Parts: sequence; C-alpha cells; structure tokens
Amino acid sequence: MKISVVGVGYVGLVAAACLAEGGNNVICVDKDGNKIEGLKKGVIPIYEPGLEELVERNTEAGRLEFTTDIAYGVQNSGVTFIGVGTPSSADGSADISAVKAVSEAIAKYMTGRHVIVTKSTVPVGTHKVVSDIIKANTNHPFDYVSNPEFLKEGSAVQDFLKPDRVIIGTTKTEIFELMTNIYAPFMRKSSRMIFVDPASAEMAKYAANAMLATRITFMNELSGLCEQFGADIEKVRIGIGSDSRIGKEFLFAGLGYGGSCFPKDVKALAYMGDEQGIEMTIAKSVQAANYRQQDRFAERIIEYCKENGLTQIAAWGLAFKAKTDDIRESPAVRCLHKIIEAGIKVKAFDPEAMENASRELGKAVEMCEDAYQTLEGSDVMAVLTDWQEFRSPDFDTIREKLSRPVIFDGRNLYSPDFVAGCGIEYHSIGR
Ligand SMILES: NC(=O)C1=CN([C@@H]2O[C@H](COP(=O)(O)OP(=O)(O)OC[C@H]3O[C@@H](n4cnc5c(N)ncnc54)[C@H](O)[C@@H]3O)[C@@H](O)[C@H]2O)C=CC1
Ligand SMILES: O=C(O)[C@H]1O[C@H](OP(=O)(O)OP(=O)(O)OC[C@H]2O[C@@H](n3ccc(=O)[nH]c3=O)[C@H](O)[C@@H]2O)[C@H](O)[C@@H](O)[C@@H]1O
Repeated sequence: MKISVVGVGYVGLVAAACLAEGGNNVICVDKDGNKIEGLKKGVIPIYEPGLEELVERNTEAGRLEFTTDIAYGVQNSGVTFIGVGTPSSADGSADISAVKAVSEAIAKYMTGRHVIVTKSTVPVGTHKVVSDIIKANTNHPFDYVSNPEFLKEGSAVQDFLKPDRVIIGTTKTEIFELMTNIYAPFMRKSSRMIFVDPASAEMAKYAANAMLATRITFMNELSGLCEQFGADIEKVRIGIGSDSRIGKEFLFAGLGYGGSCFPKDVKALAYMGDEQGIEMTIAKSVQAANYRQQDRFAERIIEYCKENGLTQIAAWGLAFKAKTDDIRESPAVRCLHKIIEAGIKVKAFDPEAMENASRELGKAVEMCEDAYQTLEGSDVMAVLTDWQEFRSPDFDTIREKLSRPVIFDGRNLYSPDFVAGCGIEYHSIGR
C-alpha cells in the first residue's frame, strides 16, 4: 500500500519505519528540514532502540523516503497518517494546531479518494473538527480514522511491531477492514484489532494514559506512608501485583512519572472535564500528587545537603525514563532545577539524554563522560533515571569517591541491605 506519514517524531518515524517493514511504500513528511535532510543521510533524530536499523533497511529497499513536501506525500499515497505533536497549551488543553494545519494541507493536496488517520493524541471530539476542516478544503471523498498510538518510548519499535491491541475509530466496516490489512503484518495471536467509533477511540487513549498515571501515583502516595510506618513499597507492590485483577505492571514507585505524554494527557483530560462541566477529580489529584512526589524527592536531597553543609551532588540519569534521550517533563530534570536553585552544584551523566538536557539545564550542570566521573568532588549521589547500566554499579568506588557515602535512589534500583553492607547510607522511595 502507498502510505504517507506526517511528523517524524517518536510516533511518526517509528510508525513509518514499521509500516515500511510490513511491506508498504511509505513517504515521511516533516516541516523540520534539518530532520528530513538528516534522515535522507541516515541520521536518526531520536534515540530509539532498533529504529536505526529499521530505517536503514527500508530506505535501502526503496520503501521509505523523506520529504518536507506534504503535497508530494499526499499525492503519492492513498492513506496519510498524522503523527505531529499535540503539546499542552498554557491552560492545560491539548494544542491541536499542528493537527489542524496538517489536515488542511492534506485536504488541499488530495487528488482523489483519501484516508486520513490520526495517530496523534487528540481531545475527544477532534474527529469532528478535523473532518470539518477536510470537508471545507476539498471536493474529493475521504474517510477519517482515529487510530491512537500506545507505543512506549524506549520500546517503541517492538511495541509497534507487536501491539497488544490496535484501536480503530471509524464508522465504516470497509475502513476497519482496510486498517486491519495495514496492521495485519504485526498482529499476533494475542493482539486485538478493536473496531469502535472515533469518539471512543479518542477517549480510550486518554483513559489508558490516565489510568496508568493513576496507578503509579497511587503507589507513589503509598510510598510516603510506607516510609512513615516502616513498610516496604516493593513488598507491597509484589503483594498486590500478584492479584491478577490488579496485575504486575506500572506499579513501580519512584520520583514521579514524566515524559511527553502522561503529564500532558492527564492535564488535557482534566481540561476536557472542566469544559464539559464534569470535574475529573482523579486526574486533577493525580497531577498534583505527581508534582508533589517529584518535589518531595528533591527536597529530601536539599535538606540533607543543607543540614550537613554539602555542596555538590553526582546525578545519575537525566532522561524521563531509561532507554530514551527524551527529557520532556523529566522528573530528573525538574529535580535538578530545584537542587541547583538551592545553590547545590551538580555533575551529571546520562547514556543518551545529555545533549537534550544540556539545552534545558545550560551550564548549571556539568555533564560527565561516564557515571563514575560525576563522583569526582561530589558529596552525595542521586539516581534519577532507571538505566540498566546503573543497576549493578561498583559500590566500592562510589563509597571511596564521595566525600560522604550516601545514595539517594529515586528509582529503587538497589537492595537496601546490600547497599548498607557496602558501607553506604541509602535513601530510597517507600522503603
Ligand atoms: N512519544 C510517544 O511515546 C507517544 C506520543 N503519542 C502522541 O503522538 C503525537 C506525536 O508525539 P511525538 O512523536 O512524541 O512528537 P515529536 O515532537 O517527537 O514529533 C512531532 C513531529 O511533528 C512535526 N511537525 C509538527 N508540526 C508539523 C507540521 N505542521 N507539518 C509537518 N510536521 C510537523 C515536528 O517537526 C516533529 O518532528 C502526540 O500527539 C503524542 O501525544 C502517542 C503515543 C506515544
Ligand atoms: O501516549 C504516550 O506517549 C505513551 O505514554 C506512555 O509511554 P512513555 O511515556 O513512553 O513511557 P512509560 O514507560 O509509560 O513511562 C512514563 C513515566 O512513568 C514512569 N513510571 C512507569 C512505570 C512505573 O511503574 N512507574 C513509573 O514511575 C516512567 O519512569 C516515566 O517517567 C504509555 O506507557 C504509552 O502506552 C503511551 O503510548
């Protein structure tokens, strides 16, 4: 099939490369000329495991091409996926101006019947807004599909190639069948193609992200209580996660959730509720509790440093989670902003996110070549991102290099007994 994908970010580029891997001819369109020029030369603008090989293989096979020219993309495909950003506006609503602009452009350049598929996360009701824009800008027939994306950064390629479920929001059976064919190469026995109306598809996306953010936040609040009572949140997690009604995933307490989606989507859901006069009290509480959790961790570090006259910390991790270079709404970055504001110096290391974090944190943080270099001249250490390579460090070196052997672990990566046995004071979450 001939497909175009507009937006070559975490969602668009992954979707395009995977659709090409499935045998389709895919044209990637983005307004960012630097990204497109880079991609033409094989430079992947983001870090995402497995993506580079996929892009290279499919570009060489002639199934994947890159352009800034949306007219070319639309005119040479029958289906266009929209994967542009929908960031938070100042009032918390999702800013869908890019989706609207792209829809208008698609409509203007359509030369015949076209299918327009929105992968971007858009407020419920956007299908009507976009359909109206398309109608107003073309005389050709079209079908609109709401097809929210559920991939996670860091495992985006695998998530796309092996989805748990694909939700297709359309009113027409034949369009559901077309989408089923597009996704056929990726469906396993356990995967489900789900046929719903566009509003339910749009709502399912917000419901999924808000539900996951709520689970994490509930565990984070419990972690504070565990600390007071001397209970261990990790044991509580295993205890409740063994109940199949609750399930094991997304119950890890930490320094709060971050990323480009949970924070923005929880906010947008709260906004949608306010607009409709139905207050989303849970979403609002989750949002507030999440920021409290992030700040609580930073404050513990600051307080400890102030009380003990300490002036420099070694920070391990900057990305909002492991296996990504993304620092959008990173709890690590928010935490470091607070620490810097308190007058404490920071040396930091992250395997992938230092370039992005440098832009955000500026010279206030000294970036290091490896994790151990951050310990030079530092008093205490803070683990802020759950990178695999931080999980089994050389505790002897950590103890020897820090002026005061203390670890603040915002990700519960280590066993408290083991770390204590290494002669290091250990502060983690909910234990
Ligand atoms: N990042 C993630 O893991 C996931 C994101 N989503 C949703 O997917 C959407 C995209 O997210 P990301 O890929 O993270 O965004 P991103 O910011 O990484 O990429 C968006 C891309 O769209 C391009 N763009 C913006 N306006 C454009 C226009 N008018 N014409 C052409 N290109 C344009 C930008 O230059 C950029 O390359 C958002 O709605 C997000 O909520 C959904 C699931 C997962
Ligand atoms: O809409 C989106 O963009 C995506 O948002 C999340 O994916 P992502 O943000 O890439 O990352 P997650 O793995 O969900 O982690 C989000 C945040 O929650 C934190 N987290 C996650 C799990 C957990 O148990 N505890 C916890 O604190 C992570 O460290 C991270 O800061 C969802 O998991 C995806 O299904 C969704 O498609």
